[in-house]
Amino acid sequence: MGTIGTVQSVGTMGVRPRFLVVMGVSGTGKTTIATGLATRLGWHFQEGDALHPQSNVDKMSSGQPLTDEDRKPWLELCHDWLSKEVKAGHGAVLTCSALKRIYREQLRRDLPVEFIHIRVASGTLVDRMTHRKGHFMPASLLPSQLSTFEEPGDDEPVIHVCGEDHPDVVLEKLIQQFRDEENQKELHAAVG
Ligand SMILES: Nc1ncnc2c1ncn2[C@@H]1O[C@H](COP(=O)(O)OP(=O)(O)OP(=O)(O)O)[C@@H](O)[C@H]1O
Ligand SMILES: O=C(O)[C@H](O)[C@@H](O)[C@H](O)[C@H](O)CO
Repeated sequence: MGTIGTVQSVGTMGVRPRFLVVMGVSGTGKTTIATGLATRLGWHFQEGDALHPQSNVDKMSSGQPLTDEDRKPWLELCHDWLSKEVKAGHGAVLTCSALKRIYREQLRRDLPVEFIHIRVASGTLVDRMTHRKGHFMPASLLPSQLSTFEEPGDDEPVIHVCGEDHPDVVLEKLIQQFRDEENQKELHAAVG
């Protein structure tokens, strides 16, 4: 499992270690999907929200959106975590809104990081955010999350998933896609 020297072996459930950022605006289900992936694949997990400086959490809790400057040191901590995981060679999953292209570039700088983008209709998000309890993020910040969000381009390493589906369905599809990619690579290697 994990790495043998510098060669990555096929790990849990026939899936090679990958370094994933589960991204999307608030309430899309990042924590739900990322913890599900980490549990099923035996990969390391980090909640990106736990890396925010307290000043950022206080700001969001009081209903104010973060600025680029607020996010910069937080994204660097996220990058540091990913960098450590890549060195360790173990599969890893981080949750991070990663709303703008420049943020995603900061996160994957010099690293083989891929993004899982969860798409959810805004009406569903309002419903989820107004009904969940014990979270610092107010539903009133959803419009700024949506207006700040930049859809990942085709040139970015991203897999889009439908966050309206049941989490088990999303997880099954993702793991199947990872397996299919492994099989394709093996086939290409065998054919030469
Ligand atoms: N696929 C889903 N179907 C239905 N409900 C879901 C789904 N995914 C998550 N939820 C619910 O939506 C709410 C938000 O989910 P979650 O906390 O995983 O999102 P998040 O993107 O990590 O949010 P935030 O960024 O605000 O922390 C939770 O109450 C969760 O149980
Ligand atoms: O970049 C941001 O504005 C933040 O990361 C937010 O997205 C929240 O931390 C997260 O979604 C919790 O609700």
